[in-house]
Amino acid sequence: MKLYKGLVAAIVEALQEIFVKHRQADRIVEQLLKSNKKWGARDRAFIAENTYEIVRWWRLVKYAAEVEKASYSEDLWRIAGVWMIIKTHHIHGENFEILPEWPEFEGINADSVEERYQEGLLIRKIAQSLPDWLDDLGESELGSQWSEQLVALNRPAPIVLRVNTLKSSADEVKGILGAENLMEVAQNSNALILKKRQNMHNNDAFKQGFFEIQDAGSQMIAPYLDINPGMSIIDACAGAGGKSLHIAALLQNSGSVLSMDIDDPKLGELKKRALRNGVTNLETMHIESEEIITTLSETADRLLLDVPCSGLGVLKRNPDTKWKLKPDFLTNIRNVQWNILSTYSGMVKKGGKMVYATCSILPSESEEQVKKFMKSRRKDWKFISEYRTSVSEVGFDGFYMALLERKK
Ligand SMILES: C[S@@+](CC[C@H](N)C(=O)[O-])C[C@H]1O[C@@H](n2cnc3c(N)ncnc32)[C@H](O)[C@@H]1O
Repeated sequence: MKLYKGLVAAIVEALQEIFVKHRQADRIVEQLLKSNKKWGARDRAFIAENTYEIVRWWRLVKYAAEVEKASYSEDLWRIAGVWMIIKTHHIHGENFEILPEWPEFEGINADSVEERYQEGLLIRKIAQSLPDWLDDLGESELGSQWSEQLVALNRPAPIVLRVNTLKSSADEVKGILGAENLMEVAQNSNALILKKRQNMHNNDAFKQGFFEIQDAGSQMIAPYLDINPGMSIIDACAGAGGKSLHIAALLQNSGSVLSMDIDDPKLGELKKRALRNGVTNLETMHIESEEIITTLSETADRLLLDVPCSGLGVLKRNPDTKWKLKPDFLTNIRNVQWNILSTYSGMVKKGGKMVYATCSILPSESEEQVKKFMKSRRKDWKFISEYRTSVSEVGFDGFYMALLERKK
């Protein structure tokens, strides 16, 4: 593999932004790729993939590089160099690479890198690259399942498309993108996995709203609401609306979708997406205070609570979450989830249904919140079912969903 210094320099720059300035990895990579028009598709893929993989394997690479704190540019060059040595072995089981003799890589000894790498693989929190506290938490909540889940969560996520049935069909999308480039997800013919990673945002069919980019696990949540045409549906934590758009498509533009969130700019993004998707039955509402929730008491046939969470189910996609997440955030977010579940549930009509969903693998954010709700509201609510997507299945992030019915 021939290394180009300008491309490795770009990776080092990205690492600096992510780990020294604590910026969000996806935003940094996007900005960086826009900054140099001369990079071709392969250069861009090299920068993006290697940055994400170093972030994913940060602790292991630091261990192999014998770097304690990566604060300076020379530490980051060392980390990038060590990653280049171990990556083909780590990902494909091939031989360790030899580095070019650049001054930035001076002092990196391939034999000691290999030795430290093998040593690191013997300790789970180093081998799977995660902070001590998170490894302890995963073990305490998931026990023997934790190791297996970690392995799956450290695999890169493929790109999954959701065919927008308001504008197109799976056959049409396959015809446009080439059926040979796509793989259907079992039991959902409208979920198509791209066999080869590529940026779909500039694709004409995407711009025309024929499909959205949405993980296959996430695509299971809107149908879990048990939707019938003509229903009034509230998506109370709608964000930029991945699931609201799916709900609108399942309603075939009948009934109504009210998409709410405390973050107004996200709702602005949702409006643009709704336009592109040909959605005509959706309105947005910014939650400025909880009084709004009371005014909507008993108005929804269906309510989706896709609550804010740790994001530990989507580590494949956002590996920097491992380094950004803090124990205090988790304590706080569980309280927010509980408040949303206990207060917002009042918007469901008697006889209506609600889905509580998280993109977390932790029971404390998911099953346990629902159990606690059912314990205090058994008189008014009936538990119908719950489901977890499996992170080891190709195309699926780790989602939890529970369906509850408000008694008449
Ligand atoms: C998991 S994200 C939602 C993702 C979105 N449903 C989708 O499919 O793209 C959680 C959302 O909850 C919002 N949120 C946080 N606290 C909230 C609150 N108290 N009430 C309503 N929404 C809230 C966040 O702004 C965020 O957009």
